[in-house]
Amino acid sequence: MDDQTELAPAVRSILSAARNRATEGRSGEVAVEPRDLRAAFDRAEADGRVPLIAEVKPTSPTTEGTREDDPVALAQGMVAGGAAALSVLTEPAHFGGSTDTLERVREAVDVPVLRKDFLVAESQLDAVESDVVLLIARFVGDDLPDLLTAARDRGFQVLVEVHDRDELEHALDAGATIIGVNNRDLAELVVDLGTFESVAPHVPDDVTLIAESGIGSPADVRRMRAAGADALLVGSAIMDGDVEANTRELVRAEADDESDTRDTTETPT
Ligand SMILES: O=C(O)c1ccccc1NCC(=O)[C@H](O)[C@H](O)COP(=O)(O)O
Repeated sequence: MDDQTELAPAVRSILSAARNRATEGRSGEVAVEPRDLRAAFDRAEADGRVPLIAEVKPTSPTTEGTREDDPVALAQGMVAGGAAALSVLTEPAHFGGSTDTLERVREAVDVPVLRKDFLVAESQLDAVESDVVLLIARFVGDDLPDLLTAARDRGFQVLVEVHDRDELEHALDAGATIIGVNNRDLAELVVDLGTFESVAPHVPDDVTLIAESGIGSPADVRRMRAAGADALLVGSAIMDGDVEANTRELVRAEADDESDTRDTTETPT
């Protein structure tokens, strides 16, 4: 585990809570038949949508208040708005998530669902089924190869999250094939889209690359895609208001941009 002193207090608290949940797994190992994440991205691309993972995030350390709406309704709105996949928080103490919410959401939609949590122990993998699980390179450290294998043995697809080149190399050495670059610095909790732009050039083409955090507008979507993102993970900007409309605006960022160009050229000055 990395030096805890560099982490924001909220993140240290999240990690401590995660360790206390390390035995949350069921009595036995789960066996998952996952919905294919890459295929979901390909379907989105084929019909002109930017591949986007929309996140059901009731609250967070950087969010004011808690969204009390039914998470299943929120999830269905995101899918109606064109989300290729969903991310569901299962961390209860700081994000208002739960494994029950993930089960209900996964039952209600037909797109892949990522379990967004701070997993630090193999036993946590058995708490709930999902199509994808998240492993944060900085938090799992040298355990990454074994946790990656343990997750894949259960049938999960694995999104390995990194924040810099060292963590990227660690993830690639461990055999990660789906990598997310989190624009949020877990030490200061500040967001910088330049993070993705600095790491993306060093990711092999055969790796599925996802830009995470801080994406708030169609321009941000286009910026991350121009920097090499195969897909994006967006929470706050979608959760803040009408989730269907917010999702649709972001997944159409490249279609509208083209139509904008057509509009300009078709309308003589
Ligand atoms: O979102 C937070 O405030 C947060 C604080 C501390 C650790 C992690 C945090 N977020 C987890 C995530 O990675 C985001 O929920 C996800 O990438 C979506 O980010 P955003 O679109 O900026 O809400």
